[in-house]
Amino acid sequence: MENFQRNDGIPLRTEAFEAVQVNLSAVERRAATLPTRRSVKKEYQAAWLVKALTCIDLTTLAGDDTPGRVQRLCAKAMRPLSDELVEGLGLTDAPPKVGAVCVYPAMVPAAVKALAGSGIPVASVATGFPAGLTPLPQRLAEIRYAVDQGAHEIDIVINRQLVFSQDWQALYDEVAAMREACGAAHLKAILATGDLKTLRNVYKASMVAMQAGADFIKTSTGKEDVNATLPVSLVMLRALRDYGEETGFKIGFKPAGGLKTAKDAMNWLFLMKEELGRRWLEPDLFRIGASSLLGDIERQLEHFVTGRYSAAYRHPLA
Ligand SMILES: O=C[C@H](O)COP(=O)(O)O
Repeated sequence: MENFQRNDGIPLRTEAFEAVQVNLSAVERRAATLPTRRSVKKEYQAAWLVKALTCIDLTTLAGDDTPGRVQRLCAKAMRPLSDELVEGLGLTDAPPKVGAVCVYPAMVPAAVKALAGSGIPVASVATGFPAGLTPLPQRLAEIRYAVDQGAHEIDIVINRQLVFSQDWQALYDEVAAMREACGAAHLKAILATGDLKTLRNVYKASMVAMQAGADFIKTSTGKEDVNATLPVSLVMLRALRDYGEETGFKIGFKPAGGLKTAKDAMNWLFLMKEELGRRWLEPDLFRIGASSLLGDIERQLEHFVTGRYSAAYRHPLA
């Protein structure tokens, strides 16, 4: 198979990252500073939370999903905040909506229909999510099915055993084949970092996925024992930055799994801003995959409105 290339002029080169060393305690120390070192002024917090909301991949990935549940989720995606809240935050001119809706392939038609005309993309997991252990032809067929049904983004899972065996070429070939099957749809590569055992593996798998054409790298399926963490995210962002410095391409990042609180959302926003800058606070380069984060963001915003802080007031991210 002809390898997909992002026109970055680099075929798979593992030698560039083979020597990489990741100092676990240094990464953990750095990540631990994020939740505490930033004090965001109170009037700015609403703006940060609205920003987080616009970057959510609002997700339902449950065995008992139905088209009805997906329809309700899509309605929430289009109007995540009540009219009172939108007014109280001074956002009536441009009420916020979430970044995307993420569902299983069989739910894509319901999501596409419900979101028609909203401009909100439909993301579908595929490739035998969450384990990724069905044979490759079936995994590719699942991608094609979701794309045919109208999915704009495909969240693939990588084959973890190729990481354990350090078979980077095989991992590259699989992700490149998935990239090709996506056609015009964006590909988000889920590394399932909780399964990958070491941060070096996380760095290398990130690099291989980007070289094979991933538009986003994503931490977790939400189904591993350990999902998105700040240390793992930091390592992925360093890989993303290294790849960008070498090729000039901007790759997106999606932490996912277990992110439930407004504080979680703030921590990841700070991480993005500090590591990559303002540009990575937009939904084309940053998403938070979450099934139950929106509720806490709503609660916190209600608190701000009651306390008369508005998101429009001196918006620090404008
Ligand atoms: O991709 C998104 C994740 O599956 C969501 O995980 P969560 O249900 O823990 O928020």
